[in-house]
Amino acid sequence: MAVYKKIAFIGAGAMAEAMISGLIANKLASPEQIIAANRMNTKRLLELQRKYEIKISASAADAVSEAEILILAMKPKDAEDALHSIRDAIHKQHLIISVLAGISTDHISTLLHTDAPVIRAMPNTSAAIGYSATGLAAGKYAEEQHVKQAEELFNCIGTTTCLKEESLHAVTGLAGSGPAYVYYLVEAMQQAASSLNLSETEARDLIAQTLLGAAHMLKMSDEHPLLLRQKVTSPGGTTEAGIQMLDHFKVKEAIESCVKRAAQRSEELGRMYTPPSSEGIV
Ligand SMILES: NC(=O)C1=CN([C@@H]2O[C@H](COP(=O)(O)OP(=O)(O)OC[C@H]3O[C@@H](n4cnc5c(N)ncnc54)[C@H](O)[C@@H]3O)[C@@H](O)[C@H]2O)C=CC1
Ligand SMILES: O=C(O)[C@@H]1CCC=N1
Repeated sequence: MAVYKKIAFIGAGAMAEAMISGLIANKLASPEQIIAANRMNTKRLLELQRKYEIKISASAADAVSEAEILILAMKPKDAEDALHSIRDAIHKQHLIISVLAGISTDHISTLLHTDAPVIRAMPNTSAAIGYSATGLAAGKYAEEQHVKQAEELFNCIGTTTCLKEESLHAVTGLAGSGPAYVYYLVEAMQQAASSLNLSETEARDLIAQTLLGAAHMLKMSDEHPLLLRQKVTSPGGTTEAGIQMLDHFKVKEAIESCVKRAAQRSEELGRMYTPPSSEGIV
């Protein structure tokens, strides 16, 4: 991406920070090319300014006027107010990238009264360390060059998969929320380790390295996860005994329901914050 592009974050919360820190660390943007605005939380903006040396603005519309690329990063429930507040500052040359769960590109175009290109993205918080798994979909006004720009941006903070927009609900349930499921698993493993008299530090290192090893194995090997699992599982051994407990508590079914419910929630959020009159709701 051309180095002169300025990026405005409208909404300066957890996801915006993960992206800001990833973009700076991976040198896609320098701190002075990034400007952040939120609703009225000056303390939060000052904290981001101190930590990353980015620019901040008390006015979201002013931030938009300064930038070529906009990242919409407020909660879905705040989208309507936020987009109304920046509507007059938007022009056709802006590339608008939304990371909002559930909200369609058509709805964003409608709220902004614009035919500027809109890209919908679903990253995750691993963006902060360059490991996001991001799903990307182009809105109806976005052209190939806009998708390329967005891909370039998200490739700097992880991997990018381009999909049809309706698939973004599934991406949200799987990868957007995904890190939380893994941390949930880690919490449970840590509790077990503690009752088995391992210290928190010992357990954390062992768990992190175990997850890292399994994740690398999945990336590097073509083998099905079932086969990889079987290689760990000696007949009559420890793993088999452990997995029997997972089956007993129906953990596989629980995880499947978890991902499906999160994807369904993304669809619900889209419906909740999109008036029935909006065209082409995805
Ligand atoms: N946290 C995550 O892991 C991920 C979040 N997302 C999406 O990112 C968006 C933000 O999520 P978080 O960062 O977790 O939320 P958050 O609550 O941490 O941050 C939201 C930010 O939006 C600001 N905001 C609210 N109303 C505004 C307005 N009218 N104008 C300007 N700024 C306004 C708030 O002041 C706050 O800084 C959501 O739409 C979520 O679906 C997407 C992928 C992953
Ligand atoms: O929980 C949420 O709604 C957001 C979207 C994906 C991750 N966090």
